[in-house]
Amino acid sequence: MIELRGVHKAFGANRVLQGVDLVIPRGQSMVIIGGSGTGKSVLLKCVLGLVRPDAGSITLDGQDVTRHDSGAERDAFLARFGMLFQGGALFDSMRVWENVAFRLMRGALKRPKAEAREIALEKLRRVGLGPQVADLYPAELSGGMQKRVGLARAIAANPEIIFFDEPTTGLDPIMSGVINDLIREIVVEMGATAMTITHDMSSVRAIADRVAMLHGGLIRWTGPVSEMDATPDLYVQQFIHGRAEGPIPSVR
Ligand SMILES: Nc1ncnc2c1ncn2[C@@H]1O[C@H](COP(=O)(O)OP(=O)(O)OP(=O)(O)O)[C@@H](O)[C@H]1O
Repeated sequence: MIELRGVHKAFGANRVLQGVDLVIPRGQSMVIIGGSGTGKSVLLKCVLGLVRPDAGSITLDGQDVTRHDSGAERDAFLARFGMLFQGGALFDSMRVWENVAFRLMRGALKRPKAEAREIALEKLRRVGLGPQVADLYPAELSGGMQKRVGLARAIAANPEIIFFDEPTTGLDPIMSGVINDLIREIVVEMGATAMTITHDMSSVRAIADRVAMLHGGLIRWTGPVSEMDATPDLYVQQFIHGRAEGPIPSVR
């Protein structure tokens, strides 16, 4: 379980998070929605321990994510996470299989090379890519295939918790649907806890068990995805219907 209590984070005068409370139960898929610049990425980085909150607490199974006394402890902590970055974030100079096996070839999760490659091939198969793709370079793949490779990399070390940062950015609606379905299937199959940030309402509907809307530095609304459409919250309604008119100011 991931638990955030009263999380505050400011950058100078810019008070981005102003007391975020949120619980992500183990094995659940939480999707965070909210307008551009509301602090979704900052929130994700706080959970990963990459940004230190000014106040409040973030715990993973009761353990404070910001407190690791040694590098080895930090390594062991990060080994529990998988992450699909916006745009795939693959290393251009590495072959596809090396990208997938990246974390299996160094640090706390290091395996012999042949075993790392075997796992990479298995994960590639899981995301619908055959062995002929393994020795190509990312630039030789389409955007949708690169996203699959990023997904294979995120699950390579069988993480307990997976983060998805804008998983469908740059994909056409059909490929977005394929990636959303694949993410949902894999999260369910692995029993992983998932945290996704997205603007894409089709991702929300495909991936989420629960949804939380971040606005004004706070969680405005959170609930099961099945209750999202019926909520009377005007901020949520404006966001899910993509209306220019409403309580969320839009620059025209
Ligand atoms: N390292 C930083 N230093 C200063 N300001 C930052 C830093 N990181 C984020 N910010 C600011 O925090 C605010 C929230 O940014 P964040 O990237 O979390 O928004 P977001 O909700 O993820 O937006 P988008 O949906 O457009 O990606 C922005 O005003 C941004 O300028």
